[in-house]
Amino acid sequence: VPKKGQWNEHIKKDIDPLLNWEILGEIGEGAFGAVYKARNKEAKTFAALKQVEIKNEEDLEDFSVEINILAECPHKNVVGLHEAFFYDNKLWMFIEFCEGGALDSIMVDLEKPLTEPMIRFVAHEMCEALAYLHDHKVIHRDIKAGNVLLTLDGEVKLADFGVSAKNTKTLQRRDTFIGTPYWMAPEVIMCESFKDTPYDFKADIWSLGITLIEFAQIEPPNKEMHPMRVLIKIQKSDPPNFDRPSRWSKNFKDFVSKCLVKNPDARATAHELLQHPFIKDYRDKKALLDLILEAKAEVVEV
Ligand SMILES: COc1ccc(Nc2ncnc(-c3cccnc3Nc3cc(NC(=O)c4cccc(C(F)(F)F)c4)ccc3C)n2)cc1
Repeated sequence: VPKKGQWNEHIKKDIDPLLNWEILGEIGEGAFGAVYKARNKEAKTFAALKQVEIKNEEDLEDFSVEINILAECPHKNVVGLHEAFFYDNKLWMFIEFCEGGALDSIMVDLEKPLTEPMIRFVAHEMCEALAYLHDHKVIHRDIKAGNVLLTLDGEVKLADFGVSAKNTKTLQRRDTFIGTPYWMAPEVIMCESFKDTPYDFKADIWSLGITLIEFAQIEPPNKEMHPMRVLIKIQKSDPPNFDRPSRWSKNFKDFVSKCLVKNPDARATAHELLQHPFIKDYRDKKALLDLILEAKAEVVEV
């Protein structure tokens, strides 16, 4: 498929991936399409494997962007790329496996939201990831609990299962013309032109604020509403708030209010948020470790 010159140095060509990887089984009952758990035969490390049929140049272009982001932006709070292959007309992506799974599934499985200490730690780790990605001109565009993965030792890793998280300007998701609206910033809904301003990375900060409310209440605000109505509501209404504000600390509510500012220019950056008292120097992952063990135990019982 690819012409000689168009090659991506991060993708190994014409090598059979199953020489050094073995496929163990499917992840999440194919909720994400064809994604498998794989193990490296030598290193005994685990990976999440996504195989994608590459039909044409444009497909390869799209996935090369994703591979470039992962290969060129290694960070402790972003999922790591083990290896990528182009073999048998498929792109094979082996991503470091995060045993704990995604935070939305953990809250649904345990039928409970995160506590404030857990949210403080996860918010800190997500701001580190966003500060790094934004410094590298990468905009995530689909920040939500479902794209936050946990490892068994309580590490927080930002992922993007919506595919084609690109550092280009289009809000392109593989199967829909728009990502999930509940987490979407008002300016992203408002106008096409916003996407080409220097502030388009600020959309991730709004989504971070919505995601922290999601951590606190299991669901984002307006989840019960029809997606199209939500688009209108986000644009017209004041920023959303907690269902029961009295349950949360002043610092937590102030942090979220700095994310949920409708004017992107006035909205905080990830670097500014890292200095906020809610998360500054917060390193205590104890509460999160307990949650992961509880979630793992719960899965075993089932
Ligand atoms: C249902 O139970 C589980 C249990 C464990 C896991 N753990 C896990 N660990 C690592 N990856 C995955 C995963 C699950 C489903 C789909 N894809 C997954 N990882 C993955 C991510 C990507 N790409 C990104 O995450 C990505 C793409 C673009 C940008 C970015 C970012 F901006 F964050 F850097 C991230 C590519 C290929 C794969 C296989 N899943 C998931 C579900």
